[in-house]
Amino acid sequence: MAVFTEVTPDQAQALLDRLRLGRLLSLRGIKAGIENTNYFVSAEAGEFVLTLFERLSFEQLPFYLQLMKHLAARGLAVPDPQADEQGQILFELNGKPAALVDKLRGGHQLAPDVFHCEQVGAALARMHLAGQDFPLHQPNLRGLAWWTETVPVVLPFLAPEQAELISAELAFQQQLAASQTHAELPRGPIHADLFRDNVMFEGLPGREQLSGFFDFYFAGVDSWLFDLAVCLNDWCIDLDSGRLDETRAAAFVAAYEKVRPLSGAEHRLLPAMLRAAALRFWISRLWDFHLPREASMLKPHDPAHFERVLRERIARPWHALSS
Ligand SMILES: Nc1ncnc2c1ncn2[C@@H]1O[C@H](COP(=O)(O)OP(=O)(O)OP(=O)(O)O)[C@@H](O)[C@H]1O
Ligand SMILES: N[C@@H](CCO)C(=O)O
Repeated sequence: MAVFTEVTPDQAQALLDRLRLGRLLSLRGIKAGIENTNYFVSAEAGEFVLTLFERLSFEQLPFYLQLMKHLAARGLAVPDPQADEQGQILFELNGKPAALVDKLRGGHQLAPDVFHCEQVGAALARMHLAGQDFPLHQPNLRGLAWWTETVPVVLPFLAPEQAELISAELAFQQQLAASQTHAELPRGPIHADLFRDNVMFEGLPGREQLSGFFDFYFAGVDSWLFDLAVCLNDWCIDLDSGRLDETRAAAFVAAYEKVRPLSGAEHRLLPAMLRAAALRFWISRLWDFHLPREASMLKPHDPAHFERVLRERIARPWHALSS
């Protein structure tokens, strides 16, 4: 259940009035999701999603919401935050920060094939290019600094061989981050969590078209290659073994490169970045699993999945060019 804070029809109507979106036709709580309160809002002016942010603060939100507005203005299929007459896009409802964004059409593609991967690869590259002139800056809050501070916190919950693996991988990534090749990686705003459940497709089975992507609340400025690695580790793997499906991965990278070719440094670091992306989600899943902050709000994902993915990426480094 993902309605932690109730919103009444009168409250929703007051927001619609402020945004000049006409009469409220229906208000429906969304069950999915574990972070925020979400409602589908049907209004005379269209279909929207109302989000009440349960953890993010008024200070943190402008980066995410303005990034979505920036990308939507450049033609990317991301939810556009609705603005009032003063241009404000962040509001307060029941004491929580709130925003109303466009509802994307379609549904998730949880068993993607080459065709879906190509579309996500191209969309990711378009997003990276469109974000280049985004003026706000926020680091990736789930980047190396967070891994370094969180690994010691989760270590006591791990078996000796897991503790050894996570510590060795963290040391490897710290060393990599200090290298000259890493400094050469192109950077900008990244989504950082573009998993299968954050992308929508619509259309007939076998011919689905990407209709948009959402959930920018882990976005931050980091290397574009890291974003690509996060995607490859979710869109292009066998979910049981964690093994990379090289056909899908090659198609994903080729579609990305049609829009933005990778540099030499990016090609060289891709195998290491696939490990970094696996480490990132292994740590966050361990953290959610062993140290739930508000237990009632969390249904943690399985950490063992990303431990398998990391072991796979170490055992079988994958270079996009090798095929
Ligand atoms: N802009 C949107 N357009 C269409 N559907 C949306 C939109 N935003 C959210 N949804 C729907 O609401 C569901 C929950 O949203 P989301 O996944 O962002 O939840 P959350 O609690 O905010 O975050 P998390 O995914 O981290 O749990 C999504 O699975 C999707 O079906
Ligand atoms: N995509 C993350 C959850 C955060 O939205 C995971 O699978 O661990």
